[in-house]
Amino acid sequence: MDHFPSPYRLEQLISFLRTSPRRRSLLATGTLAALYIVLRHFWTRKQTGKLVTDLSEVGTQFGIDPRDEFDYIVVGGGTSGCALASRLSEDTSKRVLLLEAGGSGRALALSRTPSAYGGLFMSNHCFPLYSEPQVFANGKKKFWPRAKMLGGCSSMNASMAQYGAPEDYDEWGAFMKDESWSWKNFRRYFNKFEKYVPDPRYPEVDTSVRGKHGPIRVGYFNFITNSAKAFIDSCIEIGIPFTPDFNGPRGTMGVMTYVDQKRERVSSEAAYLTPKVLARKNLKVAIHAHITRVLFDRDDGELRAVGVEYANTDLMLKQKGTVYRSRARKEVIVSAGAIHSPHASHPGRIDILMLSGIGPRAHLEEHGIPVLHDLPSVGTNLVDHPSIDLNFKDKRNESTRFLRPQTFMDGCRLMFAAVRYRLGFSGPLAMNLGEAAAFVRSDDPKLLAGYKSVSESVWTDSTSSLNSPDLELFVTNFGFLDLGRTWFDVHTRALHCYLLRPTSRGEVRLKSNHPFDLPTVNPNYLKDSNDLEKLVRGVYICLRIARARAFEPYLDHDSSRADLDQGLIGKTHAELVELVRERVQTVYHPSSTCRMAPEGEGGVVDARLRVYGVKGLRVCDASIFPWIVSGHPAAACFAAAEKLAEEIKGGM
Ligand SMILES: Cc1cc2nc3c(=O)[nH]c(=O)nc-3n(C[C@H](O)[C@H](O)[C@H](O)COP(=O)(O)OP(=O)(O)OC[C@H]3O[C@@H](n4cnc5c(N)ncnc54)[C@H](O)[C@@H]3O)c2cc1C
Repeated sequence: MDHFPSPYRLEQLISFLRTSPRRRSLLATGTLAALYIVLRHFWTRKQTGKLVTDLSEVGTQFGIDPRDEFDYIVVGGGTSGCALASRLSEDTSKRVLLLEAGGSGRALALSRTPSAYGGLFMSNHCFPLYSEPQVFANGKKKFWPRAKMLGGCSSMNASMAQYGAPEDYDEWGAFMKDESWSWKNFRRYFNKFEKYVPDPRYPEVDTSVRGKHGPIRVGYFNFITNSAKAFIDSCIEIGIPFTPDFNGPRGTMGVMTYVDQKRERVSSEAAYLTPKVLARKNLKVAIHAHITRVLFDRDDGELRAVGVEYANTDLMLKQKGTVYRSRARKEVIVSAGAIHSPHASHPGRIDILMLSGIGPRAHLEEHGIPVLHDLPSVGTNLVDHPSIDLNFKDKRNESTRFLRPQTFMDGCRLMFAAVRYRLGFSGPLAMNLGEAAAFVRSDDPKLLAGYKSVSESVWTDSTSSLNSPDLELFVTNFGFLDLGRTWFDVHTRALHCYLLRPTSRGEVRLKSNHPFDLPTVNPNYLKDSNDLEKLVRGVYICLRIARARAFEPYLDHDSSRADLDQGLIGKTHAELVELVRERVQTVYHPSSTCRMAPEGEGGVVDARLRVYGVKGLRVCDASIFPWIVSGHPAAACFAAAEKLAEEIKGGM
């Protein structure tokens, strides 16, 4: 096991090397070599190669012949889309086209390096979304980054492989009256995508229930910070049991370090679009290909999806782009994520369901869009995991703050870490920035000892069972504000809590039918006062963890910094309520906007993910979740894609 803070020995090493001319020249040579290694790491572009068609180059040598017909067209090469296209094209008798609005995630060092994903948030590889002002959260707009690249959000996420509580899926199965979604059956697809890498530090894990041959490598971090270890010990101290495996049949409750991919990110693109898969003659993958709309025909009076229209948006913006059309003989499968599947995205005319004329009649008519099929629930039911960050002064000044260098020494530390990562794939760059977490219930009396609520506060159970959590608590080895866009100028450590089963619902809506308008996204954070109360309890539990003995050597509760949170301990319920309203933000897990549900109960797709009332059109991504999972959603996206691919191949 690796421990921080080796980069902090760097200062002593550098001072020592400066003490004689020979050592100084050694230092200079070492620095140049390190620089070379770091630059190579960041400049080497692992291209997916000419096997992928870049729409910017269509018309030159790699065009998609517009007369081409495909059996299946997958819209959106994200987490679910890459998995689907890869599995569907295993049947060599079927032609598959995968269209992705962004470029390759594998080509980006910021994506490949597990700790660097925050650097993508404000880049061209991200849709720069903001929520509507949050009426129940002090009227603030919230930043909502969504990935725009092959691999989708799996190319930019925190790599936390926790699959949700088994009972979450039992709830899906019961709701749909379809046992294929309940855990005892659906878990097969989690095993199918997973290649579990056993770790001698966790011999208790029952490997017989874990996947062995899937494309997604799942394992434990080889680098664990002191913050993570102190967090685990503090959780145990206040009564949260240690669990060796969040994804075993006993469920998710407890505390541990994350089961995760090792060292280098395993995105959906990296795992499912390997060079061997891309070499398949029956699979075509096009990047920088924005879907502008789904094309429909009438088949015996019924609406049928028959293809898609797409363009290279960058060229379209310069008004010299061509619009392409590809026909789907069998199906169009929309996998553009919980925001873009129901709606439209920026920058460019990206008309998926609503702008294609499928959605709530009154809303479409309001924007002058011809209604092809009135489906009131498209874009509704938006739900996200809301989160709160708490930042504390780091007593030992050994946080990983240098990942966003502010001083010359920080720069040296980053370079040292980059060299170490590059050479051995270890160290702080190989971690996901939040290596330990705890899953708990907000009604656990042990954890709420001493908690003083106010009489009007409400709490109703929104979990899928008494064995399922509604709060996740986790630690990061540095503090930040505003989703990491602002870092502190002192060493900090942070605790975070988020609500796993919120009951507030929002929506994705058209701002206008103008091709270059962003959609409006409104998660309605804290609309239901239950959500507010549960987050306040989460903050309270985090504060207890912060005061536990195991954290004592690491957190400075006597700091005088007004922008840090040592002063929260002892605050009243009303003060914590105000804190939650002020700080609540996304933890990047929107779902349920094309909900799988009976049509009369807010459904957009049925249990086979077919859009109600339209033939040849399915949706497969986080937008279909009937309820948000009480964990991390990427795994459910992989599993749903595996399931759908198998069913389509089996003729369902
Ligand atoms: C910063 C961050 C951290 C996260 N951390 C974790 C974590 O640790 N663990 C976890 O399990 N989950 C995590 N998540 C959430 C998880 O990654 C997502 O829920 C999941 O990846 C969503 O998958 P999807 O298939 O629904 O959509 P996405 O992966 O978002 O894929 C949608 C794809 O469609 C493309 N697209 C959109 N519109 C169009 C169009 N018009 N034409 C063509 N293509 C289009 C997009 O570019 C994108 O590639 C995180 C997410 C983020 C953003």
